[in-house]
Amino acid sequence: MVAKIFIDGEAGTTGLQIRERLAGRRDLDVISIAHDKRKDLDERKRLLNAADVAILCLPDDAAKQSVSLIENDTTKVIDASTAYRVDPDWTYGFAEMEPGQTEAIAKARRVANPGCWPQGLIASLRPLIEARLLPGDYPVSYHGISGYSGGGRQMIEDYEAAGTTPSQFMPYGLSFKHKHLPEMQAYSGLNRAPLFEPVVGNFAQGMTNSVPLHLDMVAEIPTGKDLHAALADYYAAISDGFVRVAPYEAGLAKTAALDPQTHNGTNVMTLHVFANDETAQAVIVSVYDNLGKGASGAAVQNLNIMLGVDPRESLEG
Ligand SMILES: NC(=O)C1=CN([C@@H]2O[C@H](COP(=O)(O)OP(=O)(O)OC[C@H]3O[C@@H](n4cnc5c(N)ncnc54)[C@H](OP(=O)(O)O)[C@@H]3O)[C@@H](O)[C@H]2O)C=CC1
Ligand SMILES: CC(=O)N[C@@H](CCC(=O)OP(=O)(O)O)C(=O)O
Repeated sequence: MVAKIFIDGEAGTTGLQIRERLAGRRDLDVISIAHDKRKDLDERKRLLNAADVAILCLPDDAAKQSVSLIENDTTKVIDASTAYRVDPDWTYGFAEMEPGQTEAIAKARRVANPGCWPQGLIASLRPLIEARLLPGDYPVSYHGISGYSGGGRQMIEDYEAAGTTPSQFMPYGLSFKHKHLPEMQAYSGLNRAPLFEPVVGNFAQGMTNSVPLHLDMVAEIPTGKDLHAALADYYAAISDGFVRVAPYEAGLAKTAALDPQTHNGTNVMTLHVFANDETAQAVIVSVYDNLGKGASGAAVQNLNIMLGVDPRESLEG
């Protein structure tokens, strides 16, 4: 069977990258909306209801509107926005989050694609909290830099406008109310919100995020190797996943591997563990493409899982 796919918001940053990844797929019929009708309610409703899977790449309000326009119980939905990520009626679309999540996505009719920032935090912390190497009330801070495509079309235009020289390093979100905090807390195992300090840089795509840990705040102080083994074992047990754990090399600088653009164009996330057992300090670093595993790649991975085809179809990594 050829599955009909409708990408609502196909001309936007996330939508375009999904389209590119799906080009050439013979098992899919990507049904497209005429550009001048992309905000026409009747036409969107028609295509949403004609699709086997609708992928929403829209602002939150428009995504909610799309969901309300679906009148059948056959169209499955993958929503790339923030609208449903902590909604109990939706399945969180981070397949590597825990064993069994891929199966949950496969059965779901409504899948919320994760935010780009939360995936690095959840991937870094959930296995450590589950293994009781860190307590759920550990006071986490989360720092990271993202390419400007994370801000969508408007931010891309601002950064690429002729005559501008935007900063290489621009912190934001310093009211500590970032829209990703609820899903970070809901899925990482933390029972308090992390202190999140995002930065946007003057490059289009890719991100490098870090979770620093004062291990002497933990009752039974883990070593760097303990942290690394817990992460490596956790992700080794998840088949068909795209999260990798780099070999442990205490204290060595791995500058090239930490470049935020390392995995651009792929669906890979790599976790690195750095630690000094004498000072009881460690940092877990995650590197991935905000438009790959952070958005469009994850959406294609979820689509594959929902259609029951190889999760790696159309994805590099
Ligand atoms: N960029 C990223 O790295 C990530 C983005 N996301 C999320 O994905 C979603 C899309 O983001 P992104 O692709 O970056 O955003 P863009 O601004 O690049 O694209 C959004 C698209 O939606 C269209 N649109 C806006 N309102 C409506 C409407 N009422 N009806 C139909 N179409 C509409 C826009 O059209 P027009 O431009 O003509 O207004 C545009 O084509 C957002 O919820 C975002 O938060 C999630 C993870 C990462
Ligand atoms: C650099 C930048 O501005 N990034 C965006 C996150 C992009 C993303 O993940 O989008 P969602 O809204 O779908 O979660 C931000 O911090 O709001």
